[in-house]
Amino acid sequence: MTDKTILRALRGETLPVPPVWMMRQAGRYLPEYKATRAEAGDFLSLCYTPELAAEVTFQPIRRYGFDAAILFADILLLPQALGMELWFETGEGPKLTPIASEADFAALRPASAVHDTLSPIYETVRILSKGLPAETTLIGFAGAPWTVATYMIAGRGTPDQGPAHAMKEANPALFRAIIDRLVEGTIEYLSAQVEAGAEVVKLFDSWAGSLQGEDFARFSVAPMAEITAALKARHPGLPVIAFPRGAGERYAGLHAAIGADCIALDDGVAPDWAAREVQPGGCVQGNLASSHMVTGGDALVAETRAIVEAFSGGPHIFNLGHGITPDADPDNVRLMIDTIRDRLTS
Ligand SMILES: Cc1c2[nH]c(c1CCC(=O)O)Cc1[nH]c(c(CCC(=O)O)c1C)Cc1[nH]c(c(CCC(=O)O)c1C)Cc1[nH]c(c(C)c1CCC(=O)O)C2
Repeated sequence: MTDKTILRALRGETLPVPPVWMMRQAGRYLPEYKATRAEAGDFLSLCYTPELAAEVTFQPIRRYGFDAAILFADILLLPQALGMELWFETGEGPKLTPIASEADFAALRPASAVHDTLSPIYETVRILSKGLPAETTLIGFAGAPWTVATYMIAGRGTPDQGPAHAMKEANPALFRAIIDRLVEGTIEYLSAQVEAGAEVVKLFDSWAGSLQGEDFARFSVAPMAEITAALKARHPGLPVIAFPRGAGERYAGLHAAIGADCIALDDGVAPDWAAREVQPGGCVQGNLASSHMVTGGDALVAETRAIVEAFSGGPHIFNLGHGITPDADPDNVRLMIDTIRDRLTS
């Protein structure tokens, strides 16, 4: 049995000090990230160059001693591996050639072919698995099918996921086919990450909150449950974290509905509410607003303490409610960690 704190929390242990890591902990708020990204040339080259992707993954571990490292990659590499064009335009975010018709869908590769494109990512995982400190847990990840589908259908990020909602209503069979291909591809992709050394996997459903009524269960919960069950069948004991961002009161009961060991909370839910309604189901992760990493000060300390306190009666992994932003101050990250680990001198 391992003593890594993240794995203990994921097994349901209540720890005296919650382990901590941050979404986007390797990112543009760090000068060393910007230097390595410049060396790589562009974001996708960074993702596909194992030595450099591993280097940026190590950077926040060296600087802060986080309890977990998350593989450096992106949720949109999977649609690229399924055959879609993917590029990043500075200041505009990701772009893909959209899937609008059955013919576009028919041009996609089968799920079993994704490894051809994604093998450098598995190499990054192997480098990390060998090089991380013994106490640091390695987390692999993928996007959840709904969120990835919203980018495949729109060809870009959208504020309301309008194009995906429109296809879901107008052409449910095509929409379902896209979701199903993503379920299969994600099982392949995450399974290979685990074989390469990932100890935990996380599913990011960043746009789950825009699914209304039955659609939330059908297109956020059910695909994540299917992926989780398949991964656990292939890799018994594998811990899974699910992040249906924006689920609100629907966070209650999700451990059982998804079969996940941990539910990641965004900062739209109150910690006291989540401790009562979500944490009885298993480990929770979260949920400090990432704006505190920009503003810092007493409010950061007070809110960090309140979250640690609220979740202290059960298994908890401290994290932000969403990714850290490029305008964050690296000193505020240190202040957050010191507050959690209670190493504040003043
Ligand atoms: C929706 C989504 C994407 N990617 C991801 C999501 C889901 C989580 C979320 O909601 O944030 C997930 C993601 N993206 C990245 C990771 C690496 C692991 C981590 O540090 O958490 C993870 C887990 C690196 C990245 N992915 C991206 C960056 C910024 C790239 C850069 O260096 O310019 C990073 C560090 C690019 C990316 N990738 C994506 C967008 C919309 C963008 C542009 C955003 C921006 O420009 O800030 C798609």
